[in-house]
Amino acid sequence: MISENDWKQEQARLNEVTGTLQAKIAELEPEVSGLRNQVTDFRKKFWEDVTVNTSTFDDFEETLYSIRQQEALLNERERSHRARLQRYNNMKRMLPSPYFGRIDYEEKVLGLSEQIYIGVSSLVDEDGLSFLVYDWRTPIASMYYDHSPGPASYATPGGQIDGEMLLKRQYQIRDGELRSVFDTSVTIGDELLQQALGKGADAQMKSIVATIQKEQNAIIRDDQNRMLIVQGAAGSGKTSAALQRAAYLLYKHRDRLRADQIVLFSPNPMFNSYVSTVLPELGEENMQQTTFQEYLAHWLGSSMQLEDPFDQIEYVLTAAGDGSSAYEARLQGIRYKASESFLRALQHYATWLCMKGMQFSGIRYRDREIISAEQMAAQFYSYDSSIRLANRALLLRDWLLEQLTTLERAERAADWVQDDLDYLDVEQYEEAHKAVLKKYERDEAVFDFTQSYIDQYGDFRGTEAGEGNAFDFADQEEELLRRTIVKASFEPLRREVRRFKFIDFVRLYGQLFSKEEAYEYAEMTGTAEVPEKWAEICEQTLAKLDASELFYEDATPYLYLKELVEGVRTNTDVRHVFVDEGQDYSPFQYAFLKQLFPRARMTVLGDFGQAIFVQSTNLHEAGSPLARIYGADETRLIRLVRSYRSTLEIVELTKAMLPGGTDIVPFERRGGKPQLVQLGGSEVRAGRIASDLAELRAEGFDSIAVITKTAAEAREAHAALAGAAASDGLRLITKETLTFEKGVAVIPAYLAKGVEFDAVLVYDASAATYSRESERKLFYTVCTRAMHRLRLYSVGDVTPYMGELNASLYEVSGS
Ligand SMILES: Nc1ncnc2c1ncn2[C@@H]1O[C@H](COP(=O)(O)OP(=O)(O)OP(=O)(O)O)[C@@H](O)[C@H]1O
Repeated sequence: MISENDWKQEQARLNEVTGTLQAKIAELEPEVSGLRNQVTDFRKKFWEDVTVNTSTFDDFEETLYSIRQQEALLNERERSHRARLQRYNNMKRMLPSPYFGRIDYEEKVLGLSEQIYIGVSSLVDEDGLSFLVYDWRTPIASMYYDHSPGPASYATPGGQIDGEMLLKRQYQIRDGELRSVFDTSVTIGDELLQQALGKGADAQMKSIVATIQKEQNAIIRDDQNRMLIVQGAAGSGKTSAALQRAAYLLYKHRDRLRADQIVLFSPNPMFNSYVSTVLPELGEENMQQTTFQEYLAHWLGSSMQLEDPFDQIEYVLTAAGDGSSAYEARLQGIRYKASESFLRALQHYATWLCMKGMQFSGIRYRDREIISAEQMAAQFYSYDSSIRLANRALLLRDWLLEQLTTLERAERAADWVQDDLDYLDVEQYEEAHKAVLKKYERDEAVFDFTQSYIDQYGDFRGTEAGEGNAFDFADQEEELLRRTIVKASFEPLRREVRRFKFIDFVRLYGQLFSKEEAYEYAEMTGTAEVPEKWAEICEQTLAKLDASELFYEDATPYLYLKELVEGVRTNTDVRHVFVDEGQDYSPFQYAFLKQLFPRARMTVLGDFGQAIFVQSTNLHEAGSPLARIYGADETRLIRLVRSYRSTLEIVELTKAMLPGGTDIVPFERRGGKPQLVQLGGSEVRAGRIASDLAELRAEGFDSIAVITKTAAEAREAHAALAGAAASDGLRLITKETLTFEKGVAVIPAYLAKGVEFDAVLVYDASAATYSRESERKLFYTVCTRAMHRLRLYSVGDVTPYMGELNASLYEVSGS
């Protein structure tokens, strides 16, 4: 705590800042609401100021110009309105707690010293000359996170500034009131952090700007590397750092980076909701948030039924016990299809396809095939052998469109067209009549007619029968109507051709698995290295494809192959891709992401200790595929070893479960030891958990998770607990759950990734449920979700991950 005199001075300063904020808010208030009305008004009147006239080409151009002008004006006003609104909102957000830190800094060269107050946003004084509060993202504020009092420097665009930090102070200000002030000599006083971490879990993640740690600050401000990899222990603040990093980038590059140019890939939709409030809390718009699955489903469309990663892992976990060859084959398949070696195999396959093997679907029209797959293949392989696969596909597409045009012309004379003509209604005839009349009425109108005809029907060339012949209204009308009818019937075919539907991707991908002999596979892909159970993998993959379904592990390679053939679909607008839970993505998926976002930098955050999927990638080992993506020169790896989420006792237990876990450093926050409850039988489990839930609630914990191994077990647990009168606020979380809420959640392990709870009850920690080495990390992930309390229930032998630990790390009780 500080002296009474200092306190008074701080109080006075807080009053001054609050006064300035209030004055500025009051000043902006009418302007902001005025602006808002203006824009709505303007939108309403948009069309009043635009003259719409499309009768001639010039009129049309003028109309277009006038619309564009209106739009530009509106955009400009909206931009300026948005900027002012943001300033206004920032100040309102600052009012209850204008700043959280201060450093007194004396610059070496000029010898000037300044008091630098740091908050979520900057505030300048009335004359606009000096900063009352510095935004936490300003270069000077970085010293608050990186240094303790003493020599301190910071980087600016103009070079490094050196000097001396004379004081470092932290504040707790609530509702405009100074609650506490600490002077600190360490990097960041642990008091604030202690308080922040001691609180209960929230339904939404919170911003950590007041207590960012030095190593987290390095992640937040790294702006040099194309690839930033963060390997951090459970609860070390990876997600938090990622979100503050997004806010930092948006601030630093505010003139050229928009929030929608940052994409966050998260583990599941519920996680999206959990983290969605952090950026708005920091005064920034949210970045784009998605899951890889959502992305795949979007590009694959509805043609294939796509398995999701949760069904995949549910299978891996539940079928593990059967020890069947099919299970082993599936696992081998998952690993292989996730590998860089399969990626290279597909690249080779694309070259091979330039010589033979392409798979096409014939085009059918009115129950007959009008262009056959063989014709397409003949055309495709008639192109010069040097032309790449994707370019050939384009050439073939254009060729097919031409063929359709020819076929369409011929079709106009068909009998069915005459039948359709007979059933047209009067209006359609009248319209055709008018169009023909107009064509001949005015010479200059010919151009417009042609133009509008082209706009409407696409291919008028003035060379059709009737053109230049004796004028005959009836003929002309009929001709026009015939064209219209046939054109409409060909349109779906054209659309399909434009979308490359003439390529049979299912067979094309399936072909890779159709040759069970390794040498045939080697011919197509250039590699003879296939997993041991290759024949079974082939069988499984083809069976799925036959049912128009895709295993999750096939989805990315399938899409990748599609892109090799159709040409790569890239998103050049996105500048930053964040991948959370990065250990869950395969090397193949990373290569795909790189290709998808060619102009983006990547930030991958993960923990290999929580690698629960078969296809996981080790983020930090030497020679990690991740480091190869952009090369060592453009890659930086940061490790986080301090764990903030859980109490010291929980971290001590969980780190001991993990090979290599000794590096993990707990934050010094105490709670009770984890408890292992040895149940007399599984029939007493629900009753015991129900009474523990009641006890934990009485202690004030209102975010509790009962975590099961699988979704099937979660359903069972949910039913059992509801029956044991523990149903009050009990929520079953499934992969479809979109929001994260307080209360008691029954949740399968893999859906609890990334989130946290005041208390975690491990529904079944018996050896019967968790004993395979491959599931150790899953168990670790489950236990590390707990902030304050961890209880584990076991019938019979406890899981070896616990049994092998020093018994002093937990307490044992009976049921
Ligand atoms: N510097 C910090 N100040 C305050 N709280 C922090 C800090 N760093 C982390 N935390 C808190 O620690 C908890 C864990 O953080 P976060 O979820 O970001 O970790 P993580 O590394 O992504 O965890 P996991 O990999 O286990 O999902 C959160 O409650 C977060 O608010």
